[in-house]
Amino acid sequence: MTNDVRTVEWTGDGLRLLDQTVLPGRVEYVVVRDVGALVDAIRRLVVRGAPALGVTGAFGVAIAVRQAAREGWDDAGRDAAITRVREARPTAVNLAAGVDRALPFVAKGADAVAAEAQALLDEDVRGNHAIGAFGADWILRRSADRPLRVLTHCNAGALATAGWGTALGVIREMHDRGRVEIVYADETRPLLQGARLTAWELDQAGIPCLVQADGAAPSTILRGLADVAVIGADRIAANGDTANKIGSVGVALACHAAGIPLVVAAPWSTVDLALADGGGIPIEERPAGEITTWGGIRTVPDRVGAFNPAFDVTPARLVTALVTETGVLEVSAGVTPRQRAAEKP
Ligand SMILES: CSC[C@H]1O[C@H](OP(=O)(O)O)[C@H](O)[C@@H]1O
Repeated sequence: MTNDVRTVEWTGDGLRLLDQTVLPGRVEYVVVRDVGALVDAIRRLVVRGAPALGVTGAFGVAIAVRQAAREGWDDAGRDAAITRVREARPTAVNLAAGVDRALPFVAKGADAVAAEAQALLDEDVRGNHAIGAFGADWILRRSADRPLRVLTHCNAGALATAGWGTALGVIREMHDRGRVEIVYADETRPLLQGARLTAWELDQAGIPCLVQADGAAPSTILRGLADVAVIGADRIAANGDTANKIGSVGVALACHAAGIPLVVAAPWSTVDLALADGGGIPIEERPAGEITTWGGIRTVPDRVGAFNPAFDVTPARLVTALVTETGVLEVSAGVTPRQRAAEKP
């Protein structure tokens, strides 16, 4: 089902979003037709994942253009609404890039903007299949000739993209080639993108999966229970430093210590060549309540606060391979996005 689930779909006058906050228990969609509802959906992670946010941002410009016409906004009001979409979440560069890609079409009207957003959506799906093939080729060329044990963190699947997925796109391709024994999916606190979303996608696709506590990941790796880790990304700097869901750097450190590859799967739209290194990547800090409550019950003493960074940055020296839609960069061996920038579509 998730091979063709549509995370984001344009209805002609709004955006139909698969509501990821209620998965895996319920498959429900919401349709947003105004900027306020769209920004809320982005911030609540109804729609989430860097490439999916890029597509959503582009369609968000079409929503702003339609709402401006409907409500009689002037250009300044329309542009302010577009900025609200662009800035709804800070870390995934794709969101701003998706908005920026749609901006030149504003003068031609909402339909032209939506057509460009649809082109971005279609490119993302094609790119994810290419990432899957390049990533599976690279991993299988370097591995024993048997099904492999793969570890992944958070959700970088069809639900985080326009379809097929990036990290899960690699895993789907490996599975299609008969080369996945098991996938260890980190549950990924606090919002459980791994337990709720990755496990759902893999279950739907018939790919064997075990959910584990985030804290188990380094031990699983150091005990030799995983052959490779494959994760997504939200923003990659020119030197290959990579921002991804909080907990990713622990996976990377364990991979390095255990001598197994850490593979980052991401389209070039996630690469921010304007950033020399990861020091400039904005890290989203989310509400403390995501940490201090569980199912509506407070799990932390009333007087105690919480620290809730949603992302961390893995140094380039720990990124064995960055798999893009144009090929594989062996980053820790010194091949950086800056060096291969000419490949960026
Ligand atoms: C294919 S990008 C997926 C990427 O986005 C996730 O963040 P969030 O769920 O907060 O949008 C996570 O970092 C994934 O690796």
